[in-house]
Amino acid sequence: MGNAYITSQSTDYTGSTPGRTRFVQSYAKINLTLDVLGRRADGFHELVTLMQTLDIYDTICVSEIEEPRVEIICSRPQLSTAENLIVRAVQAVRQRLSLEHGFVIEHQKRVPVAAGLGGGSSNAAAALLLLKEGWNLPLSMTDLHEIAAALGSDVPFFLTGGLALCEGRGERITPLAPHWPQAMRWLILLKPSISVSTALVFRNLSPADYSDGTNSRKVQDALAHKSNFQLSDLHNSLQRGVLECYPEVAQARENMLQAGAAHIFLSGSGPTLFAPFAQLSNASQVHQQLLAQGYEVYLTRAIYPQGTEASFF
Ligand SMILES: C[C@@](CO)(OP(=O)(O)O)[C@H](O)COP(=O)(O)OP(=O)(O)OC[C@H]1O[C@@H](n2ccc(N)nc2=O)[C@H](O)[C@@H]1O
Ligand SMILES: Nc1ncnc2c1ncn2[C@@H]1O[C@H](COP(=O)(O)OP(=O)(O)O)[C@@H](O)[C@H]1O
Repeated sequence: MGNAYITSQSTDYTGSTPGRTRFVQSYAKINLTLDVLGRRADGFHELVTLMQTLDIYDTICVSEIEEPRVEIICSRPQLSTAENLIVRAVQAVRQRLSLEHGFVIEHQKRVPVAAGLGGGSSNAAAALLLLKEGWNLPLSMTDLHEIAAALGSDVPFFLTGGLALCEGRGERITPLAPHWPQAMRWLILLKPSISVSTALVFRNLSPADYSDGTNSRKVQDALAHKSNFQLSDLHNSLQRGVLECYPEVAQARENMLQAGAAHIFLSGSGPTLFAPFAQLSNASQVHQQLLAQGYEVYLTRAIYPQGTEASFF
């Protein structure tokens, strides 16, 4: 299946209603490259972006109940609401299939929120896959894709995860072979302690930030042919504006450079920055230094939720 590892058990939730319970892991992503081609008539921006899932994940547990309602308990209480994208995904499925029974969701949040790591989008996609497979619901992948795209531009990517080229609003997905450069075997992620609005970051773009997509396609080609991969080819059209508008992000970038990271990039609309490393020893030193400075930092790697392993070059 896609961006998810599902496990199951029978349970008696709250001791009253026996029903099925399923767990799923929901992975974060980075944008290796992100080219903004221009603004569309519908207000969204046309993108070409290479996305990759990472070994940082939330755990979601869904239990069926007889009552016709959807309830969520999140480890971050501010996400225990009907606005949580998991609830919105589950409600979309209930409405589409006219399901009478409901669900109780437990959501252990680990992926940083509003970080450019796609946490909420990943949660929504994982919930859709979990319902389809765990409850054998009559939903095709085309149905799931349609529901996913209505929930958010990034959600369709997470139905397959791994490495993919995403175009249009982000919802046109081309999964790519899991080829990965040795130079990026390890990744350091630093999440500055500010929130960034994706909509505002797009609004602050200037036409000079637009590109024709060449950066993403060049990297896609290098990965496909396992050749000519240059870290300096990674590019994010949103980075200039974020570094200019948010001094905390620019400062964090400086501190990552000082700590020994040679290449640093913004993921999505930020504020998370990532730095690739070939060797764990180097990544680990930088990780420790940034932790000592009080930053929220993660040492992680690319992951393929379908269980495949990358072939490194
Ligand atoms: C920037 C990216 C890059 O992967 O990720 P994040 O930084 O959010 O993780 C995505 O395009 C975000 O996808 P997602 O978070 O699903 O965005 P949506 O909910 O669809 O849109 C939020 C807002 O971002 C702007 N937006 C989003 C996507 C797009 N192609 N053009 C846009 O202009 C719009 O202003 C929209 O109202
Ligand atoms: N399940 C969820 N996880 C994270 N954020 C969520 C979720 N559901 C709704 N949101 C809202 O979506 C917004 C974007 O969060 P997130 O998906 O983490 O952003 P990003 O894609 O930038 O990493 C947040 O402001 C948050 O309130």
